[in-house]
Amino acid sequence: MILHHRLDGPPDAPVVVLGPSLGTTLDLWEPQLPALTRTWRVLRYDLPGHGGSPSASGFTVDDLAAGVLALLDRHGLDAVAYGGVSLGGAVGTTLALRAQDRVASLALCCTSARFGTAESWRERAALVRAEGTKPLTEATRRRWFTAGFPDAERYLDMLRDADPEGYASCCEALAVFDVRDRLGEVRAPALVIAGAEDPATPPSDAEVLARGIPDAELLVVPGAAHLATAERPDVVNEAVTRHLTTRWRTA
Ligand SMILES: O=C(O)CC1=CCC(=O)O1
Repeated sequence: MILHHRLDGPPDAPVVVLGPSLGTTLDLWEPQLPALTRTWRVLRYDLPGHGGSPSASGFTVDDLAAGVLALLDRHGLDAVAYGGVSLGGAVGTTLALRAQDRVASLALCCTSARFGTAESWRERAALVRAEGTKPLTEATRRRWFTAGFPDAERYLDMLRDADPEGYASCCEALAVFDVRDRLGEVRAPALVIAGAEDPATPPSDAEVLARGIPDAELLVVPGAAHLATAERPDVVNEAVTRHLTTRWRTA
């Protein structure tokens, strides 16, 4: 799996890998970049068919985690911190399960151990294959942001630009993703963040993650829906930088 990616920040600093959500690109993390690159080398990647990554079909979240592992190998990175939003968070949880020694710290934002129902994801995949991502715009706006968020179009443009086959295939990967009974195996310390008004991965999903991962802390961000990193960077940046700086598992 080829994942377009980008590195920013001081070359010798510890590395944090950042994964985006369905329908967004590595630019999702732009509001976090100035804070993180003060002390971190930041590796951001694009999902298949999103941003600069070529489209793909028939992959699982485990395949996406394997793609991120390949990036770590390519850049000679033994252990990293990982932050992910939604599908990007699912990739982080999977990576932590698959390669415990390579993930030293986790920030899981607006994500879940299982996302909705398989049927709803397959319906969305069929719609996007037939009509593209445009018909999703208004429902997505309501899932991603609280009413009146001024910067919504910037993020919705990422959805409009996503390749339909890549987007649909990500939906199918989400349809079969379920790590609820494996959360107890995650060894990395995790900060679990939820948007208080997120209808897609509500705080109850975050509670499942925070209860299941042995070393986890839960933060519910007020005034934010699904893309809490975009809507409340003031709260998220402080919490993520504190967690990544103080909670790095060394053994
Ligand atoms: O449906 C959405 O746009 C919300 C979402 C679920 C998984 C993901 O990555 O985004």
